Amino acid sequence: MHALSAHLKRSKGDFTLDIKVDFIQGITGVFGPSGAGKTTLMHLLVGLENPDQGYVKIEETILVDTFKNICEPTRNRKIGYVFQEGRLFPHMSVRKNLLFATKYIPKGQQVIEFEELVNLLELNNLLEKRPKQLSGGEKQRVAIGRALLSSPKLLLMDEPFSSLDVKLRRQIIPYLIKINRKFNIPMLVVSHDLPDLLSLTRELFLLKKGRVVGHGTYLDLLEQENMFELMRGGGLMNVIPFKVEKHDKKDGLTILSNKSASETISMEREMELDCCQIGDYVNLSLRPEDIALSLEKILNISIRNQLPGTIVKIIQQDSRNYCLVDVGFKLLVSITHASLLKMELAENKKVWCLFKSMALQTNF
Ligand SMILES: Nc1ncnc2c1ncn2[C@@H]1O[C@H](COP(=O)(O)OP(=O)(O)OP(=O)(O)O)[C@@H](O)[C@H]1O
Repeated sequence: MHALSAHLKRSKGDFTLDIKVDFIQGITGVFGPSGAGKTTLMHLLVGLENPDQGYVKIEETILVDTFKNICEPTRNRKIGYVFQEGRLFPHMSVRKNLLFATKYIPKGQQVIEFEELVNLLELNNLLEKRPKQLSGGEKQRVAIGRALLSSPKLLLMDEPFSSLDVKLRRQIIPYLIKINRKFNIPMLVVSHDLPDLLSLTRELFLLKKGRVVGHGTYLDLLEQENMFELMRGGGLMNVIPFKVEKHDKKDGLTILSNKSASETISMEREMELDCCQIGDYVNLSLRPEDIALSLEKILNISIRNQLPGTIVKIIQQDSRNYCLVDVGFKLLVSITHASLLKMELAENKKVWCLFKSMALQTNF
């Protein structure tokens, strides 16, 4: 059963949106450049705009069907919506902002209890504060909490990171993952920043000029040339799942493994992160520009990570060239045209991917 199933058409001036989306559980990203129709899609789903034609179904409940003249008002849709800038009521305390969301929920139908949510999002010390006394990340946490207290069947988030700096982004991401796992609420997250989205999910819808032009996992989409061009505009990134094996105190390194890779990987141990305990699984990001290719393993070099692999695809875009290398998992590597020619790189050629321990970054 699909968590969400929708096909919506809407024209505004020169812009026409014609989008079909359906997905099951988990977190799904919606990526597209400015003006692609991301916010319009969110508004149509939540009921802030009405389609010219189409339907919206959550599980088996029809919320909108223009052919049957069905159009449930926003408050009956059971869709939580977190706006770009949070949008809390400025004259109310955090507690009142949160409780406002429960207003339309009949007694006994509350899926998430107030206390449980406050603990999960660590809002205890903020309850009596007003929104203007909160940081950007705290406001965003309250906005997410308020959306969840409305007991939604689907949570929509429109650029939830856009007003947050890198540190605050890293704080919010684990909360979102925790919520998704604990309450099993499917989420649709919109962003024009690909690395942000990839830290939450690899399941993407790609939007362009009011249409879905791609749907699938990030790596599958990367292999399609027209998708690659679109995603490049949002910032390409490798996001790799690792298991934390051990901390090497003497060398200041954390040793990681990936079940498909032949070698362990070392990362500079930047901090005592909760998510970096031995046995934990972490997603780490690695910029395509921070990986070098070599035709053999290089001894006596300060670059610690050297992974053997095979080039599965070469992507040439304008003056930029990329190799997709299978090292057990797939790595996207940026390379100059001169190196491509000099090293005679081609699909199926064996190479080594080299990157420094410092190049691996924790997403959260
Ligand atoms: N009221 C309106 N009248 C006419 N055109 C509109 C109106 N509102 C939005 N548009 C157009 O609809 C298109 C989609 O806008 P939308 O805000 O959904 O895009 P977006 O992908 O969310 O962009 P961004 O990332 O910049 O927020 C844009 O081309 C915009 O100019």
